[in-house]
Amino acid sequence: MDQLKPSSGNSTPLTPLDFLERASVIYGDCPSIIYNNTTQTWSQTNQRCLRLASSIASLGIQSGQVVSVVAPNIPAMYELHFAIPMAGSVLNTINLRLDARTISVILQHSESKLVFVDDQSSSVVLEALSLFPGNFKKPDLVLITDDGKSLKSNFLEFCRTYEEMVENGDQEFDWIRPKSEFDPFTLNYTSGTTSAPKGVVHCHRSAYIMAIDSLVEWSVPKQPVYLWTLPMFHANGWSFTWGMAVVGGANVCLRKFDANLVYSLIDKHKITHMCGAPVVLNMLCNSPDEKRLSHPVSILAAGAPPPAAVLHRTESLGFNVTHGYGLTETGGLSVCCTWKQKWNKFPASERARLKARQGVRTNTLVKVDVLDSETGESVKKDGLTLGEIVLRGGCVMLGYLKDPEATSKCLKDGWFYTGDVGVMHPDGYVEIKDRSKDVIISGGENLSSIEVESVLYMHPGVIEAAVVARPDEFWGETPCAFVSLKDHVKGKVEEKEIVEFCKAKLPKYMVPKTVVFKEELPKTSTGKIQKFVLRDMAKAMGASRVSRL
Ligand SMILES: Nc1ncnc2c1ncn2[C@@H]1O[C@H](COP(=O)(O)OP(=O)(O)OP(=O)(O)O)[C@@H](O)[C@H]1O
Repeated sequence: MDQLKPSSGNSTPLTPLDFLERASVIYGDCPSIIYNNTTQTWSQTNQRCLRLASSIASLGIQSGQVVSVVAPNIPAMYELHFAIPMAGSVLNTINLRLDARTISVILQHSESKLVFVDDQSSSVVLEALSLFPGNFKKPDLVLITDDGKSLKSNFLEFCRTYEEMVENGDQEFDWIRPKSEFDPFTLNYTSGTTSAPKGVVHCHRSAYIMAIDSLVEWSVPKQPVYLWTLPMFHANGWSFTWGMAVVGGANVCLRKFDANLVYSLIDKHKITHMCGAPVVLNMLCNSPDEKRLSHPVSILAAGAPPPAAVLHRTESLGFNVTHGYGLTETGGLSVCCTWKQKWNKFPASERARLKARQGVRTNTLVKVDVLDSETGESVKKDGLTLGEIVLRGGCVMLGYLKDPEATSKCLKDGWFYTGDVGVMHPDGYVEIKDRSKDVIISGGENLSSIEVESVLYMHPGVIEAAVVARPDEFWGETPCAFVSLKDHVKGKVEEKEIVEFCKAKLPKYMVPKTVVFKEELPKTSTGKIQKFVLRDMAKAMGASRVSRL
């Protein structure tokens, strides 16, 4: 046995880039990308990616250097998920809704050498470059346009167009394989929901594991029709960018989420699968075009806690919801509320309550646990005792770029510390109760803002709700609810009604003591409610004086 060692025949580094050529063999004449009135096949996508990769490599960018993309979910964004790493570069997709200052910080921090820019983002990127210090070398720019036309005089800062790079490239290009499967593959900056964005680096191996694992967990069959409602810049579309090549799916691209458009694309292309943060589910449920689907659509919801009431409403429209949990640091879905057949016989509200739990580890995650913050021991499996959720497995990032301190803070003792506070249920399913920064401490009692929100979402007039701490002279903090209402009840539902509604469903100390109505709640570009903004608003109201709960 001891003589049997890895050899070149059995130890090629794992990389998701190998999925593409295989897809072109099996699904060569099947649709790979559908956008407006154009359709590409897997054979064309493979050729275009090879050409692009050869053009990128010919620019003299060294292996391991960063190449960025600022683009929505258009075909170029999809192709660059393969082409950039095939040229040996590290793929950095940038959230296109960021402001010029943040984009500038990201481009400088990553020392990006080349940026592919959608023409609708050209002014923000040019402004970002204008903020570079004089001595800092700026990256070259490539312009992406929907019509593939050549540069006009107002795009002088761009060295070439995307389509020129495809046309001038070599489709026989021998793409650059990683030397090790641990070589850096992607760089994604976190959403910045709780702090300044951090540069998460994943290797080829973790992206490979994540792509395959997510398909298995979500039971994605061969040749699905996948609608890109989840931004590809958000953790590389939770790795379904590469995953769709594994199963030869048709990637239906769209520039911007719009509920009406989504409903019409579902009908037109017979969409089978889509992903989104709970805000997407909420928009589908509150759209004027909301209707029962003519065929079932599987939707994977993750990124923020989906209130049970929203899950229930979405399923009643004919969507089949799977609930998963993950972080940019795990490249996508790492824990999933894996459904059991026996739960199907429960009433809908009970099914939604079970589904709102984050769940169990996916197959390639080695372990998930909830640890007591003081002792570091596993908490009781009672669904009540709070602790920090920790993960271990091959999908966990290599670390944060140029930030050893933040890396060692969350990667230690054989765990990745998520910063999420949760409980372990007796059946081994994990449930998030809050992000550690969002926990409200009222009279020394830890209070889960998510639990209060889930009750607010049950109110028939509520579209969105978020609960944060408001300082209180007596209790330290009390829950303060920010709520947006459906049009037909605006001005009719008052604070008292919301408070009474919560009183009937929550222990007294959890009932919001303040309710603020807002037209819309502030969100990050990935659709998460910005609780730090609401917390600042609650603080600015001054301390409440609730003497008795
Ligand atoms: N299913 C889910 N239920 C509850 N929360 C979730 C779920 N999925 C993801 N999250 C939340 O999203 C977080 C991961 O989000 P992401 O990596 O996009 O960046 P961010 O954490 O929002 O940004 P930042 O780290 O800068 O604050 C998790 O830590 C968790 O708090």
